[in-house]
Amino acid sequence: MSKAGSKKSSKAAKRPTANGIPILPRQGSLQGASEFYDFACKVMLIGDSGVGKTCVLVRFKDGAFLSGSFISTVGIDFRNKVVNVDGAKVKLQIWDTAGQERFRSVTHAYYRDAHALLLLYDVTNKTSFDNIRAWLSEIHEYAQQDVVIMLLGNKADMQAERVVKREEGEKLARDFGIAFMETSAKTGLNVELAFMAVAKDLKSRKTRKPNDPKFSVTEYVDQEKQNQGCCS
Ligand SMILES: Nc1nc2c(ncn2[C@@H]2O[C@H](COP(=O)(O)OP(=O)(O)OP(=O)(O)O)[C@@H](O)[C@H]2O)c(=O)[nH]1
Ligand SMILES: [Mg+2]
Repeated sequence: MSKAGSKKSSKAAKRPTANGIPILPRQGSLQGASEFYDFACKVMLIGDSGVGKTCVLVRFKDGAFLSGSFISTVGIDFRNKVVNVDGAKVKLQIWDTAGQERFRSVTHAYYRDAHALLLLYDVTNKTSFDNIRAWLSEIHEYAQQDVVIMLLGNKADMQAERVVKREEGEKLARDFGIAFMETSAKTGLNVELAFMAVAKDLKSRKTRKPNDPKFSVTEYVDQEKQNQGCCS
């Protein structure tokens, strides 16, 4: 895991840019010979600016929370993390996109290769929730048909400022047939679960025999939330 981090920093200096926006190869480093894994998949974090995409990624990758002043992502970047799924090593290449409108044309180009999309809104920001339908339209336009989509209502720790009820997120996800959970990059609530569900789905796709039952991310997430005894 630390290997992936050091690799990233050495690459950063050479990155090409277009109008100041970092441009990364869409194939990334999934074929990196020095990293050992059984399966690899690309996960993209998308959603309005400020919903917490970078913080969710940092929480998952480093187990830390980026508090303090908000530094908006410019363009797109990725971090790698290898997770263990039932004895198999699954490499998640996680793409953190800029939520700001002006970077949309850059990020659209990356949807096509994504196995999974984590679509975030902020439970304290109604506009970010109202924009989810528009994000889903973009997904249908640019992503693969069988892409795994997970809706995440982030900043669930901010109960006093909450303006979007958990039930509203659940209903929207149900209407679109996608998995849902509330998360907090601050406390770590459900962050690991979101990425593990994606990794499990990928492993299942790669190893499933024709007569095996299909893995359902939605069912898996619902079951795991029940096991935790809480979800927000
Ligand atoms: N309380 C709380 N604050 C959060 C959480 N996640 C993110 N934040 C804060 O929200 C702000 C925005 O977080 P970012 O992760 O940078 O947002 P982003 O979605 O990456 O924004 P862009 O890069 O502009 O698209 C920061 O000030 C974070 O500290 C969370 O789960 N709880
Ligand atoms: Mg960001």
